[in-house]
Amino acid sequence: METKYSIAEVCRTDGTCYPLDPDLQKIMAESRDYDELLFAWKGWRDAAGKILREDYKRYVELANKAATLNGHTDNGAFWRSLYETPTFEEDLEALWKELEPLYLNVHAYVRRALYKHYGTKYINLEGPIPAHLLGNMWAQTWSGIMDLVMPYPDATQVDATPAMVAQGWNSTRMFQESDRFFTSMGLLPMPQEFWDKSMLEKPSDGRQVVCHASAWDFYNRKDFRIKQCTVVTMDDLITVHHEMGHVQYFLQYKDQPVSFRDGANPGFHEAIGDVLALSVSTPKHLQSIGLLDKVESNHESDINFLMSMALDKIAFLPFGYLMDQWRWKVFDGRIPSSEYNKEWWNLRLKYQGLCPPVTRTEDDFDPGAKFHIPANVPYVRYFVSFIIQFQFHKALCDAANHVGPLHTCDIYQSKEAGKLLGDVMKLGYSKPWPEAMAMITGQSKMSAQPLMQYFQPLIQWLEEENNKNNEVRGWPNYNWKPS
Ligand SMILES: C=C(C[SeH])C(=O)N1CCC[C@H]1C(=O)O
Ligand SMILES: [Zn+2]
Repeated sequence: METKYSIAEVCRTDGTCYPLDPDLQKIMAESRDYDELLFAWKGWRDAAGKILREDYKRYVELANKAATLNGHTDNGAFWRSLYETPTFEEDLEALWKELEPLYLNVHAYVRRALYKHYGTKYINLEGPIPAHLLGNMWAQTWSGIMDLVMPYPDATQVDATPAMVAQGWNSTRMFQESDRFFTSMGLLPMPQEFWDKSMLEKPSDGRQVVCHASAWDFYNRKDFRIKQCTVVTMDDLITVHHEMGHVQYFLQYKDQPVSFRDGANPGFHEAIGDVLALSVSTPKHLQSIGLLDKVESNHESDINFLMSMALDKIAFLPFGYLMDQWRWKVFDGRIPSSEYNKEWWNLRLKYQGLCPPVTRTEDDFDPGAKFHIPANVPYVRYFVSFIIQFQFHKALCDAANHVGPLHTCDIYQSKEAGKLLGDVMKLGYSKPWPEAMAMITGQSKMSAQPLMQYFQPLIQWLEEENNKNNEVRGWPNYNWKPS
């Protein structure tokens, strides 16, 4: 399934064919043409999702067979067992309910911005948003449409992509920049073997590869690699830090017994690189590495920055939560194969407030068009990561003696922050994750409070702005469809 997904292409009638990376991803991020976006969106689901339905059905049987032979009720129960938390599902639901009002305000504000661009034919101000208009193939992060959403176009810009391109950055430069940030905190440098053996760009020799970014531990204490089809954008600079966070974790726990060479829980592994990226993303840090020239510290610039962060971090939360809700129900039989697609879109409506731009049936298999489904990669780890990375950020900023709003903190060169993070990474999977959480934050639970603190200025601004526009929060007109 992973190979079929990774070699899929979408072709025009003139015979031109486009792979997901970089072509379709570029269209989804940059096009503002409703029908061109629909070509890429529907084309990808026809080419990569639809074809996987029967394979997936068989995979579910095999995965459940393995799980039950290992003493679990089904594969979803096995995946959840890695968190060793009896109240895991209740804890996740409580975190989502705490954050849902903020998501509804972001959703309403973005819907208004899309309404201004696409008009009443395609956007209903009390309905769900067509899923292909959010700047991303899966509408999982929305920073691709920041130009349509930016609250104060005359204030500080936040996108470093133009400067990266103008200054001739390439993939190696991006990874070197990330390595520099890690070592500035006293964390470990990438070994030479990493630079010699990683694949940092899509091969130009015609080899077909799995382009979805990944980090690899070869468990010999020497060989650690990243495989990424890097493009020169701010978005990919963030992904570079994400992947480098995985390798840093590998390096830190490499002397543990193999059984303990893993994250304290899967969410920890996904959070490390993102924590550093929260500092790298600040206008102050981007200016310090020459990627932003005009940086002002005023209310409008703060709101622009926080909006760009919310389009990734807040927009992601319902997607990060629903992906495995769908799979847990598939594994335990609550979703039969005859309802794979119907239940997928029910969850996409319930949590994200999205609707398909064209009619979907059980001939389609839209979950299969998202890498982690055919590639058998669990997903709730990212929802956990997007919560705990703000807990870690707050704790590391305190350790770095940061003064001022949390969203302006940059832990670059903080050896105190580096020691706090490095000591926890060295434990690997050898201690229960609440103990690791307590080592960093002083308390042992997941909490949405640091995320809310980080976004507080935007929370207030959005509430006032949406009230001013009499925005409906949510999508009561849930049966609406784009004409
Ligand atoms: C970058 C990776 C490899 Se671990 C990834 O799959 N991520 C990172 C954020 C969410 C998720 C995605 O792309 O869907
Ligand atoms: Zn990851």
